Amino acid sequence: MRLRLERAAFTLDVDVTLPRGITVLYGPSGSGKTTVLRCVAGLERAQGEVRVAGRTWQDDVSGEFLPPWQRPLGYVFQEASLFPHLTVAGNLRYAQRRAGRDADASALQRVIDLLGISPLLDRSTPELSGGERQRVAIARALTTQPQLLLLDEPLASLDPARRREVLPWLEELRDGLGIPMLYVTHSAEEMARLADTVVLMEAGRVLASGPPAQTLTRLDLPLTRDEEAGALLQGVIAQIDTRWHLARVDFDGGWLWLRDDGLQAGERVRVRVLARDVSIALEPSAPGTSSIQNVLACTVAGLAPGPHPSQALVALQCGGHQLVARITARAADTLGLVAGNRVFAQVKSAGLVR
Ligand SMILES: Nc1ncnc2c1ncn2[C@@H]1O[C@H](COP(=O)(O)OP(=O)(O)OP(=O)(O)O)[C@@H](O)[C@H]1O
Repeated sequence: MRLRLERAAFTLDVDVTLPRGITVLYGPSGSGKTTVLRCVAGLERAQGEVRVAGRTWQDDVSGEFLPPWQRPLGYVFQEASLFPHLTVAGNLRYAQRRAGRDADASALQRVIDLLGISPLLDRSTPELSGGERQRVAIARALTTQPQLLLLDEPLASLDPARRREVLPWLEELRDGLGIPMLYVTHSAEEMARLADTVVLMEAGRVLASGPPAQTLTRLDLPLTRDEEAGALLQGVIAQIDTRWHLARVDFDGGWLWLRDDGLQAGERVRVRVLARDVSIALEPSAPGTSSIQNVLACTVAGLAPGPHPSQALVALQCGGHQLVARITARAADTLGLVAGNRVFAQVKSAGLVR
């Protein structure tokens, strides 16, 4: 899609192709994320071109512009506005009828199963928890069998516990549903967990886009300056240490021991390693002399100033993966770090995101 929209103090100018899976629009407040969704939905008229699943929704050259109600999309907002006088099932049926869909029971059942809401069908909607409401809102958006799902901070109104409850369902959707999703969030954790592609926005423009594992570690982007900046590694659970409740994740570049919360050997996982949890040594410590469990042989790929003048960011290549370490600028100077150095990254802690 190509979109250009001029407002008094803001110009949106984006040109992106959305692959399957979840594309996360990420960027500071006011960078235009919601405006992109509104333009794609036809709620605002930008100049440009929008094509989804081989169909043209907007094309300035031919003058085509499908009105919002003719665009086969689902839209999920921060706050779910469900009808309070209808049950969950009533809300879903209403949405399906309103979209002019025949009562396709099997399609409806699939959505109900994907979001695990069968036990909620007879409940009245004011009784639902925040997390349950959002799952129902997502199911409602899917009942119309959309070609594209737009989600605007769907978890932002939930507390962390409810957010963690809904996230696995979004992962199920990503993996089980063939439709592209455009997902707006401010949360680095949601992005790391859900994104197949990250589109980083700033002041109405796309600063960068690509797979999160590569995009999150680019020192030339503001992402690595966030407090929560970190890398994503994709690996497989290779071993479980039942005595110490640890699981070993092997990835192209080494392995990491993580807390075991019921993982299975062979499971594919995403692991998030925050820059602030990585330190650098020129030599590995002698066995039995350090509490650090995870040490990875790396090559320094680049250095950049950190978010505070006392800090430096170091990009590290570890096999096929990239890591970032946030260390003091003084330490970087003392160690004489330059691109190409072979070093050891000590990972204090790594969190499983899936
Ligand atoms: N209806 C409107 N009329 C005029 N300007 C608007 C309108 N809605 C938003 N804006 C402006 O457009 C810009 C982009 O807003 P937008 O809501 O798309 O940003 P965002 O990245 O989604 O922000 P947030 O993360 O805070 O939701 C902002 O400068 C905003 O003030």
